Amino acid sequence: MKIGVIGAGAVGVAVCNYVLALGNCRELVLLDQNKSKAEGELMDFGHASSLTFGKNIRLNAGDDYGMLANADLVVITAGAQIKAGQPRIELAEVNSRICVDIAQKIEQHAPNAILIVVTNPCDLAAFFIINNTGYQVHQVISSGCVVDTARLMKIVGDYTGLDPKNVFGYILGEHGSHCFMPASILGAGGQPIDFYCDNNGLARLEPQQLLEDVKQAGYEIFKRKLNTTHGVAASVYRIIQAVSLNEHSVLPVGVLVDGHYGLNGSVLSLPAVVGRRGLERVLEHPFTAEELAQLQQIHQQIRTVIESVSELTALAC
Ligand SMILES: NC(=O)c1ccc[n+]([C@@H]2O[C@H](COP(=O)([O-])OP(=O)(O)OC[C@H]3O[C@@H](n4cnc5c(N)ncnc54)[C@H](O)[C@@H]3O)[C@@H](O)[C@H]2O)c1
Repeated sequence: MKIGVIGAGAVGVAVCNYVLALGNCRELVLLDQNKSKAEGELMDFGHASSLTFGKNIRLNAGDDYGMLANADLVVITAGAQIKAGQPRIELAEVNSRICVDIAQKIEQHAPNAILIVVTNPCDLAAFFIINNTGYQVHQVISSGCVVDTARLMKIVGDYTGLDPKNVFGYILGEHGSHCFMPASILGAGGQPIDFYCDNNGLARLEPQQLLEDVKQAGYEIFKRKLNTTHGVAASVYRIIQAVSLNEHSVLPVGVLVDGHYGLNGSVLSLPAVVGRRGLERVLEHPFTAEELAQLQQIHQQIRTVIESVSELTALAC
């Protein structure tokens, strides 16, 4: 597999680290508008190949999109970080433009690639890429709520004293503040969460508080280190693994809604099957009426932002 990463910042480099340490691609290309930063990062990574566990993956770095020729998968992490006090719509405008521009350049050299969009707001950026490039719906995935779901699993794992991997649940909707947790499918150790708590001397978890804790988790990290990197990079690697090994994994990635749950015209994180084609299909879950109403409300909120960004940028929606 040939993998590209756009953006040699904190997240892009952390993704490269996962790919190089755990992945089995034959070539990795790191691009950034800051060419020398991208080059320096890959020169640094290159020395790991001298060590016994290091893999001899072909490394290329720079600012030339031609290096992505025939890439199978490209992760987009390039863009601006949110500044203190900056309105969300402003970041959405700036990064949607950047991501569409980048995707159009990638398309010239790797039209068959699967794109994983990480740059925030990742769901919005993925939506505009789908609507402003020749990429097909199945090729464009936002990393969406995979990281938020990982945070949920860790919090519930700590509470129940179980391996977070034995927690089942999803954070869905939009990555960030407009997400929701379908409490009806939350479980631990294969048991419904309330049943598990009742039988293990634990107070039941309050779904609204749990969702708040998940949302807060990202802010708590940001407050301390001014970015978030490891959790999101691991989440992106999880998606890369599902694509590269054609795993048919169900992941809460951001995908274009096209009639799913009665919604159209936004990118939302929904349980979706991910494999070599990228998005294979979206699963329809038997959500409660309240959960469906939450999903519809989030979709409406995103549509409002999409229309504002489209007006500001002239990007098609
Ligand atoms: N989706 C998620 O869960 C999640 C989590 C963390 C961060 N992020 C987002 O990922 C993005 C990157 O975060 P970071 O911490 O790596 O930021 P960073 O500032 O460390 O790195 C961004 C990099 O993008 C490069 N860049 C900017 N515009 C570019 C362009 N037009 N072409 C090529 N390169 C360009 C910059 O030179 C820089 O190296 C941000 O938008 C951030 O909000 C998303």
